[in-house]
Amino acid sequence: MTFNDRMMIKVPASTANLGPGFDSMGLALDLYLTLEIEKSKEWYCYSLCEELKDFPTGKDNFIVKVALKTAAHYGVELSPCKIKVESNIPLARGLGSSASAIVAGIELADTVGGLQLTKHEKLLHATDWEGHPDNVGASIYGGLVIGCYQEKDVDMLSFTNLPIEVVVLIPEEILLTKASRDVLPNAYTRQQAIEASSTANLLIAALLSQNWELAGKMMGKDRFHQPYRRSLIHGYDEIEQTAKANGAFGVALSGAGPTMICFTEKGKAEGLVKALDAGFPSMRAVKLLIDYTGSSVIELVK
Ligand SMILES: Nc1ncnc2c1ncn2[C@@H]1O[C@H](COP(=O)(O)OP(=O)(O)O)[C@@H](O)[C@H]1O
Ligand SMILES: N[C@@H](CCOP(=O)(O)O)C(=O)O
Repeated sequence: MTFNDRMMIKVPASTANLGPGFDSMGLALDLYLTLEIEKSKEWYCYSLCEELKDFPTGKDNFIVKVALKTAAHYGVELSPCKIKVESNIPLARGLGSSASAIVAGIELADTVGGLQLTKHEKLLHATDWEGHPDNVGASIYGGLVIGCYQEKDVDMLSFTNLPIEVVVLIPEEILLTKASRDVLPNAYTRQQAIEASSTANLLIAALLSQNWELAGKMMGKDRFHQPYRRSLIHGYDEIEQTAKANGAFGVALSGAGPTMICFTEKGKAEGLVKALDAGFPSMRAVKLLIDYTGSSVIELVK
């Protein structure tokens, strides 16, 4: 889309891994980062949201930096914009806020710079920034995504119409993704690699064939990251038990945590929210919908 006077960029949140799909699987969720953009004499990126209002407002703003660098890659210098940022994606909770910001920056470069990038090109730039394609892929394509990033090449498939419901349990405290990656091993034995990858493979097959019991089993059998991260998460075992006892077929860490994500069959999410609210009053239990649209650019009336 070419840039007119006022545009809006809308990017969904995401949950990554779904248990064993470490750095590969993602699911887009209906929390959104939005940018309202208009041309201006200088860069001014601001927010009235409590969590975002203290971020830099000029060219050193993260979203603007991503946009400028993406445009520069194509030899394009972006004309400055005034950008109002709004978001209901909590920061550093494992719901892909940094990935949404990266995707927003790439969409900004594409729209303002007239780059006409394909989704795959956006995915490649976003994955280079984030280091893994799971969150950014979900935010770009929407739905369930499965990706592979090797030697600066990325491939991804996305799937729609997943007849499940999603409940997240979001704690107050933050956990930066970097800190949560630092507890992971640098290497796995062959036996660990076989167990970890076979679990992830079977999770995908189970989800796509709607075998929820098996999908839930595989979500809990991850060998890549959850065994190392669960000690960072307050109440991990109790949350898993309560969720399973109240309708969840699968429970996993959302991304790098600390949010926990639960999947239920249709019609069971409300009951699960009530049970989690009652059991974990210091956290926020929320039913979310799967976003099947991915990032979008909307023209606003002048
Ligand atoms: N809208 C935004 N603008 C600028 N920086 C952001 C924005 N959203 C997220 N970030 C950056 O990303 C960090 C959180 O990223 P990360 O630790 O990967 O957690 P997550 O992606 O799970 O929310 C924030 O502390 C902030 O530095
Ligand atoms: N695969 C990554 C996903 C990080 O997601 P985030 O939402 O916590 O940033 C990981 O597990 O580290």
